[in-house]
Amino acid sequence: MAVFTPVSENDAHELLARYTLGELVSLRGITAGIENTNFFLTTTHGEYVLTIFEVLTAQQLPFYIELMHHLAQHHIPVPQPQTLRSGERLTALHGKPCVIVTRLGGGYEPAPSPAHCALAGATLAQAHLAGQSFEIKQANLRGLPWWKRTVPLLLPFLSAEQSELIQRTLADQTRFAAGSIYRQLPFGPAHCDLFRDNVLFDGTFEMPRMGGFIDFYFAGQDTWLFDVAVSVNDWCIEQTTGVFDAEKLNAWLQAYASVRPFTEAEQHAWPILLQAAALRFWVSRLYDYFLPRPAQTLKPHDPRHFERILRERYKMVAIALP
Ligand SMILES: Nc1ncnc2c1ncn2[C@@H]1O[C@H](COP(=O)(O)OP(=O)(O)O)[C@@H](O)[C@H]1O
Ligand SMILES: N[C@@H](CCOP(=O)(O)O)C(=O)O
Repeated sequence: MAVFTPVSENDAHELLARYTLGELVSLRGITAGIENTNFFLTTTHGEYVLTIFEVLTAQQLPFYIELMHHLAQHHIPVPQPQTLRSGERLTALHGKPCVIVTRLGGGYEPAPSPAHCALAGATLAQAHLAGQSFEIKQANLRGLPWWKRTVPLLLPFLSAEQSELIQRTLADQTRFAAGSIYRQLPFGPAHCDLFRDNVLFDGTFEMPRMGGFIDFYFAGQDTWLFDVAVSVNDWCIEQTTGVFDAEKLNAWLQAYASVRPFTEAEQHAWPILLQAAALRFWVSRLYDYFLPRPAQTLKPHDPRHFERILRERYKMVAIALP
């Protein structure tokens, strides 16, 4: 259950009066998700999603909201934030920042085929290219500085073996981020959480069509290859072992490269960025598991999944991009 902030019909009427989106027809809480409070909002003009931000601040939010707006303007399938009568796209409800975005069609695919992987890969490459002209800068708030701050808080909860692995990986990432290959990697706005539950598909399982990308609230400036690594670590694996499924991985990476070919520096960086992407979610899942937010009502995701993936990625030293 992810409705942390209740919204009454009166609240919704009052909120809609700030927009030109017609009259309220219905408002329904969305149970998926762990970060924000989300509602499906139907008005006489159409279908929208109302998101109330529980953690992110009004200072951090313009990056995400304007990035979605920018990508939508460049025909990338993402929710379009709606503009208030005041000209802004961010407002507040019960003292918390909120936004209304268009509701995308389709649903997420828990067991994606190579065709789903190819659609996701090609669309991510298009989003990266379209993001190049986006002017607001904000770092990935779950990047290396956050890992460095967070890992020491987790050590008391870890076994000796886990401590060794997490500290070794952090040291490897710190060294890599200070080196010349890292500086040559193309970067820009990146989604940074493009798991399969953040991509919606239309069509049939056999002939899927891209519905769009959602949940941009972990996005930030990062290397594009980190974004690819985060994605394939979720989309293209054997779920129980974390081992890559070669067919899905090829489909994903080929489709991405057909839009935005990988560079030589990216070839060199690929194994270590796969480790970075695994570390990122091992750390956040450990943090949510051992140090949960007071308001969080959901069962945290299993941290061991990303520990397994990280161990697997350390075995893959000679893996090539297309
Ligand atoms: N713009 C949208 N269009 C359609 N469905 C959406 C949209 N935004 C969110 N959803 C639905 O709401 C669910 C939770 O949203 P999400 O952004 O992942 O929440 P959280 O940030 O709390 O994890 C998604 O799984 C999806 O079903
Ligand atoms: N993808 C992350 C969790 C991020 O939460 P979300 O519900 O906002 O997508 C993970 O699997 O650890």
